[in-house]
Amino acid sequence: MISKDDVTGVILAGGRGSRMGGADKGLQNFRGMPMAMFTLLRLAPQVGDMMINANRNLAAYESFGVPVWPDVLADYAGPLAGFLTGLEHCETGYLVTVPCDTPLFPQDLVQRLAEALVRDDADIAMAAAREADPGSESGAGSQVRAQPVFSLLKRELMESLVRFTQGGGRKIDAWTAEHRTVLVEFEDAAAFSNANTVAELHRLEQQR
Ligand SMILES: Nc1nc2c(ncn2[C@@H]2O[C@H](COP(=O)(O)OP(=O)(O)OP(=O)(O)O)[C@@H](O)[C@H]2O)c(=O)[nH]1
Ligand SMILES: [Mg+2]
Repeated sequence: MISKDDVTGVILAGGRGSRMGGADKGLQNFRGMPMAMFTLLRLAPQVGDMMINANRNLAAYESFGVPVWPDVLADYAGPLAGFLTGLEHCETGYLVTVPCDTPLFPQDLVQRLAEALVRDDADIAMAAAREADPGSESGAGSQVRAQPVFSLLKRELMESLVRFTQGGGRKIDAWTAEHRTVLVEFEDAAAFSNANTVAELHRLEQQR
């Protein structure tokens, strides 16, 4: 069993937000507070420690009350840079990654990932959900889609990720494929809806 006290959460808020006109997505208002703060409050009961990974407006993120770390890789290298930053500052046995733009993520995320990691003796547990095929009303043809930015990792993977990124690797699934990874399917695919545009953000605010 993995105790929640042995899990650190990193909120990935280091993106460019280009589909939102270059906005710092984590600071956009979601139900009355910055979206990264909403995410932080949802993650807090699931983990023992937390940090935020951001590359802009660091003082605003610092006001949330947890450590803020910019990417250790230059030039917006993508979410894997956030994984690396999280691992480098993680003081517990496990790190869980959560993006700042998916505020309604499952409240049993960490527990379910942790159970699967132990059960399958894996190094990485990655969330997934079944998405309906838009062309099919019956749901037939739906497929399970991984949600790689929601991953639970052993801290000891840091050296592997340093090597992978130093070699120019940037794709999460190309790196996780090098390790024993278990996919954990969540029933509610809508919980992984993310706000990439202003319209999606407004739609998500209405979602139950
Ligand atoms: N640390 C870090 N996180 C990133 C980077 N790029 C994306 N992310 C994070 O990865 C998650 C998914 O990002 P996307 O929604 O695909 O990308 P984005 O950069 O936020 O937005 P777009 O520019 O519109 O693609 C979000 O939590 C982002 O904050 C990066 O260069 N560094
Ligand atoms: Mg996104």
